[in-house]
Amino acid sequence: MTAATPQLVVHRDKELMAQAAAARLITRIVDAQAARGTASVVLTGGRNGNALLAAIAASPARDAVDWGRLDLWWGDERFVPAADPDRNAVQARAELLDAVPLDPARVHEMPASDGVDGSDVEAAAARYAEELAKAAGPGDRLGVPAFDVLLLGVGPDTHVASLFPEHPGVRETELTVVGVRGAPKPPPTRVSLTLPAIRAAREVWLLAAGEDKAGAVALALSGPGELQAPASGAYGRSRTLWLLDRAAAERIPPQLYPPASA
Ligand SMILES: O=C(O)[C@H](O)[C@@H](O)[C@H](O)[C@H](O)COP(=O)(O)O
Repeated sequence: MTAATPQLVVHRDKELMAQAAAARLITRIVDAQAARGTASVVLTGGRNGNALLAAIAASPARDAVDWGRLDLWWGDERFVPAADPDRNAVQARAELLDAVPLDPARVHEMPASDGVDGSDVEAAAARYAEELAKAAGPGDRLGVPAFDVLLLGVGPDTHVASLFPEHPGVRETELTVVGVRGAPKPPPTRVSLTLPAIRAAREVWLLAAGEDKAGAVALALSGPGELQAPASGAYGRSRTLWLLDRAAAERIPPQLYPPASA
């Protein structure tokens, strides 16, 4: 089994999945801080990512994290004004970030459409790529830090971040961040990490819950290729974890589950 081989963890329902993922993430951050002093996590938008943040906010164990020594990044962002409630960062602040003592200099939000680049989403993407490159160490691949954990919600069409099936962003091999236009999920204009940037993470955790995700999960795990199923191209350097509820796991081919025992 390689690091790219997904490990599947199936929970009873989406509430338990969010709580277990929150416990797992708190532990991972605490371990990384114990080992290296700091930790870095890439957040995702979407309901499951938000539920995970809310579960951390509700957990007494959240006080075990040294929030001032945590770097936060985003895997994608809806390219709307900074205060727009549609922004992944605005939602993340409401669910958790406003409630914990983060160091603002370590909270790396993606640019908004009313920022210095105005509506130029490619310039905004390039600006975020520069910010990542500044944070990357000499040994880090591609000018992207080796994130401890990178979270991704999986869409019903197998998209991750704002990389949609057959769209230009999913074909990107050079850039670490792209501007996305014409996204099938609203809003149409977005900023997204690319698959090579995602794969610089130590651990990639994909989240999917609900029966409307069952087809996407089964498809992505059956290996049609990342152009057709972007989620299948999202894996980490040391671990790739799919955190699911039973409904989302329902259609996984039996030979793929449980892969850990294979
Ligand atoms: O902008 C967004 O919404 C996301 O970044 C997107 O990639 C999301 O994570 C998936 O669509 C899953 O969303 P749900 O968890 O809501 O199904």
